[in-house]
Amino acid sequence: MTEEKMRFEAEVSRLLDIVVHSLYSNKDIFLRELISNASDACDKLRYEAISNPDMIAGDSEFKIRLMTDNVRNVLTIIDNGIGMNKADLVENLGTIANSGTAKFVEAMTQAKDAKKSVDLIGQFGVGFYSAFMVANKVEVITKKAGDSQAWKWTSDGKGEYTVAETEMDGRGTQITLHLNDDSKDFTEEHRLRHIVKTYSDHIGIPVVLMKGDGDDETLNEASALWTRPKSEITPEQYTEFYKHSSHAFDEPWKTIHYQAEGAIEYTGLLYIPTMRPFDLYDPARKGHLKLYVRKVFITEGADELLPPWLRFVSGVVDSQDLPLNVSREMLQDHPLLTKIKNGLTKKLLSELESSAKKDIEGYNTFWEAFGSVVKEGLYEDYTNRDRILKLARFKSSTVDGWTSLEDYVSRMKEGQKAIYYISGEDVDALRRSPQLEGFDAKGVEVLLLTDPVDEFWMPSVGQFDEKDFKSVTRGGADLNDVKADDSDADKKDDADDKPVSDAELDTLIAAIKIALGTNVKDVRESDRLTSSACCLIADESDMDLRMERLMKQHNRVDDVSTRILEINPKHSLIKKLSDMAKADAKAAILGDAALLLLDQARILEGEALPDPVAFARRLDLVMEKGLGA
Ligand SMILES: Nc1ncnc2c1ncn2[C@@H]1O[C@H](COP(=O)(O)OP(=O)(O)OP(=O)(O)O)[C@@H](O)[C@H]1O
Repeated sequence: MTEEKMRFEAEVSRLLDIVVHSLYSNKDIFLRELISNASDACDKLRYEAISNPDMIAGDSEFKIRLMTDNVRNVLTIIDNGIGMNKADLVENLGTIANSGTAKFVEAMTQAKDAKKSVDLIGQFGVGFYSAFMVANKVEVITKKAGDSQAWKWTSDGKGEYTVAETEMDGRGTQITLHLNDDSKDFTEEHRLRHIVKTYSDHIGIPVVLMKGDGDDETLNEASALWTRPKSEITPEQYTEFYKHSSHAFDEPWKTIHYQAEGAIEYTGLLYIPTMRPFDLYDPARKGHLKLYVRKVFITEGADELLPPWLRFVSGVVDSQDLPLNVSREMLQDHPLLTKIKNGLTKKLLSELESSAKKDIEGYNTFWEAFGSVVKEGLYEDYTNRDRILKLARFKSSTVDGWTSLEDYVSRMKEGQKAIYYISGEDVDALRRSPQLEGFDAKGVEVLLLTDPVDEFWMPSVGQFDEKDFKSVTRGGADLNDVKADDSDADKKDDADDKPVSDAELDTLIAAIKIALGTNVKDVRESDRLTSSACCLIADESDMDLRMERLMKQHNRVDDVSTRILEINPKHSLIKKLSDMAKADAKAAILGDAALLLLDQARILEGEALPDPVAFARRLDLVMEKGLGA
């Protein structure tokens, strides 16, 4: 028998080193991982056998068996699942295939201290390789369903493994663990019974403890968890199933277990996580919900099952009505599946709606994690747009935490016609935007949008409750129509606050326009500024200022439009400039001041200056004059 020696991929060696040397206190999880792999292998074969029943002929009862030998200190886990051929072995047990595990190695490399590493192992679970927590040698004997050749994989977890041809009755995988000195008690029956009950009770396949006397004992419930009555399932079992089926390590925020009856029948066991799955922002936008047909696993993460904006939902849907021989390809456009998808979406929407009312804090935390993904539904899921819009939460200029649009509307001022918003990269910077000053002064609330997805849905949604969304960086501010509260800052102007007269302002504006030329689209008096001298806005017909910039960053527009410069006639600098313009509209300093005002507005906007050298020169000049005066 020829034996081939191979080296683990560098990442695996690193992982094994961590696993073997960690003093992780909960070693029990190795069994959970191996049983979970065995159960996945049975699920895979069950699916293959739908179109090719010969694959399981003569051995159609799936089973996971545990065999112990407390003389040789050996524990063996045997399944009659799909098995592996040589290429599978090298691919699966020589590299890190699972992206969660890859992330784990990355996190471990960063976590230098031992305590952190231990916590991380507990959270992630490291799949097959966790066997090396308890074993100093692992042998895998496996035969792929339909093949005649079996293979043996052996390793002591120290950088190398061997693969050789071997003999095996039937198909499947046997994993033999030669237990290390600290782990000998994993041959004890009561220990195994306890571990299987704790971690693997929900597995739909029997986990059987083989006893010498032939009186074998099934250790788990062995019925798929979702098929059991809710009253018989403990919260711990629900959580364990979530972790198993979603490869997750957080606690689910919501567990929704229900039976849809009527025109279509299916069972849903849906989980909404508390933490974002690793791949939430992957371009593939793949989901995690598994589809079963009468307890047979069909596929995972199909778009046909849940819309991408709900891709963070995991769990299981088991249909009574779909044909068992439905292939993954046939799922597309299957009318029954479309109905299930609509049913699931409605169910999740109503769960979210009720949580948003009853558990405000929990809902806000959910929104913090998943809001940016849910908002994708605003432009992709026209049917549910209004419900999603009501579920959406926003940061705003006048309230702390999150607010809904309904609450925003209830706080709108007399005369306020639109729902105002401003978009940018972070809430704090947005709060300081000059464009907000006039709104703040009148107590008018402005939504602060910071998710890139906002640039997509905002233009396509346009309205809520018949009120237009309007950017405060665009067009006229319409603040004159809004009635100020008594308490608001917009009281009668005192002497100092008196604006420049209209005629004087016109002269100044004309002088600035000449100085700025085509650098601006227009120069206007502002009613949105109170303390800043100037700001930039976009024309009514142009895109929102910040959205346009974001789109430019993402190469979605070639160039940004020319802006409008607004000046604040109550500002002392503008008053001084106006006096100057009145005396000599052609004074050279006016031209420099106009260009400085424009650059200042650009800086406030977070935009790059087209000519920083000229800016510095002008600033020097003006400062020198100021200091000399
Ligand atoms: N008992 C088994 N039968 C068939 N294939 C197996 C078995 N155990 C492991 N494998 C194969 O080896 C791969 C790697 O297993 P491993 O446990 O490391 O990762 P995983 O199962 O993909 O992820 P995780 O364990 O984190 O859920 C599996 O994806 C599977 O293809």
